[in-house]
Amino acid sequence: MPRRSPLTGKDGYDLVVVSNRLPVDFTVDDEGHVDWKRSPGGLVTALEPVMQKSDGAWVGWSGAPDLEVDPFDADDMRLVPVTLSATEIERYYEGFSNDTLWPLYHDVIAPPAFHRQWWDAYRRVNQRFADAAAAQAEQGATVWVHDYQLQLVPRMLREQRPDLRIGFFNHIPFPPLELFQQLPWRRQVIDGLLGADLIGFQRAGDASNFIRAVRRLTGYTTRGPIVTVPGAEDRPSRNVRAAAFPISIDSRTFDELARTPEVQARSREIRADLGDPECMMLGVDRLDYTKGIRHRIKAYGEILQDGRIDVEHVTLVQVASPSRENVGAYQELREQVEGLVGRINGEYAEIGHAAIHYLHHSYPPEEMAALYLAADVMLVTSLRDGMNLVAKEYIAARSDDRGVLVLSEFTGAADELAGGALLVNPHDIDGMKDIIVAAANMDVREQRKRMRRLRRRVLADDVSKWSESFLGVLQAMPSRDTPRTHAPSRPTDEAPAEGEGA
Ligand SMILES: O=P(O)(O)OC[C@H]1O[C@H](O[C@H]2O[C@H](CO)[C@@H](O)[C@H](O)[C@H]2O)[C@H](O)[C@@H](O)[C@@H]1O
Ligand SMILES: O=c1ccn([C@@H]2O[C@H](COP(=O)(O)OP(=O)(O)O)[C@@H](O)[C@H]2O)c(=O)[nH]1
Repeated sequence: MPRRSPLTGKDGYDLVVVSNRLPVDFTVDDEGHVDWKRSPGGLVTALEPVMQKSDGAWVGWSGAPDLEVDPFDADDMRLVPVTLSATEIERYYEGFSNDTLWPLYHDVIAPPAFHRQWWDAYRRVNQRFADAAAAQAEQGATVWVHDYQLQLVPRMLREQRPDLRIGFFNHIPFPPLELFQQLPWRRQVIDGLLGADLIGFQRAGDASNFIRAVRRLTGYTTRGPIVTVPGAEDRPSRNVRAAAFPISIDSRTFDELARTPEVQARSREIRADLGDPECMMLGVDRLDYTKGIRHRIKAYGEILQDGRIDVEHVTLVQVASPSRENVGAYQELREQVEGLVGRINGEYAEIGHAAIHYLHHSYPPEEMAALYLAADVMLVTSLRDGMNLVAKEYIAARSDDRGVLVLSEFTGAADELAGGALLVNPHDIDGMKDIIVAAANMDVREQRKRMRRLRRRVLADDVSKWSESFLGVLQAMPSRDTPRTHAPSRPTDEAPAEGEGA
């Protein structure tokens, strides 16, 4: 049972967020004592103000196997841990989420694996998240479900709690029908998502892919971004909206962090430790095959080979933070990337001048900000990426209006940042080489012009605007199952300002 809310005195919460991970990290000491500390993710920053205003609960996995923790309060939020066994982590998280859906939704860059046992675990775990959310939500509450790990939750929730207003946001791309239809459980996934009232995507193209999949796989009527889902038995039909709500970062906070004397000093120290190169290039990614790290390093190695840059003047720092290390495709990628870095350094490095500084570590935001500030050129070369927050953080850190962003066309961020970034197709190695060299040689006036344009965009569209815009549209949608508790502020079919219809 949820505890009585101190804010509203009700037995449940007005806003319930459901995501694979809770916004805290747990530690267990030798005596089995469990402690936690807040993990500074983008989602918690985005949702904290609305959670506090509306008295919210957050349902998610603790991140460790078999860890049973009772719900607890943190930063005026109720945190509700969902327990996963070691086998469920293997099948639901590493298996179905990260080895089936992740590659399928990222243009099958790696081959997706389809296993019925993984699907069974995915369904079971989704049901557990749905049950936990249903138990926390007040009558008529809003529930906001996040990401590909939990696509069945909206329908499972609606079956138990037709009174709820349900939103879903997909942080990764939604694939074209021709790829999505490989999934043996494609119809169940579509039906799961259609349990929501509002389904948000990063790009208009993702929303269109979803609408097309709905039309072809269900035969339901669609009108622009609206899907009409027929009611079961004596229930009326429902309208579901699919639209783009591009996520952002807490731009002001990042800008302020990068202006602090500590971060500024650390950035100078990084450059000095690198031997004060004329040009420092930077890549920061989870070590993931979607990020185009191999393509980037191959292009960089060829530029060195062609003699268009040399290690005495230019260096590349590549942060590749550890990710999903139990999944085979990630283990293979690590070997490939580290082999490539070793070969390039072996060939081109000189004493005191590495070609590539490769760092297989995870860094806190302060160090990230210092790295961004130190870098003359930021390389984001994803083969496919839902958004890519690193690109936005680089811009937010550059209050000096300096630096060049090289950005893949295949990121969600490219839709918004094309005006100031140098766009690349990472599959076109020759094209990418030319653009990297152009970035390294860009004059300061051109850098300023482009960075100012980028900063205007990133500072205006921050993450609280994103969450307010999504929740604003969701809460304005009429609920057909129970009488409304709030007057709608916008008619259902009117397009939201930020959300582009499919
Ligand atoms: O939880 P993990 O398996 O360690 O993975 C980390 C997160 O990666 C994904 O991020 C996506 O969301 C970002 C913000 O919307 C977006 O910028 C990026 O392009 C996406 O890849 C994933 O969606 C999260 O669920 C994971 O927690
Ligand atoms: O060592 C690291 C590497 C990355 N990040 C953060 O991880 C996020 C990566 O988000 P992005 O959207 O770029 O990609 P994702 O990893 O979510 O696919 C950004 O906020 C980075 O600042 C971090 O804090 N430390």
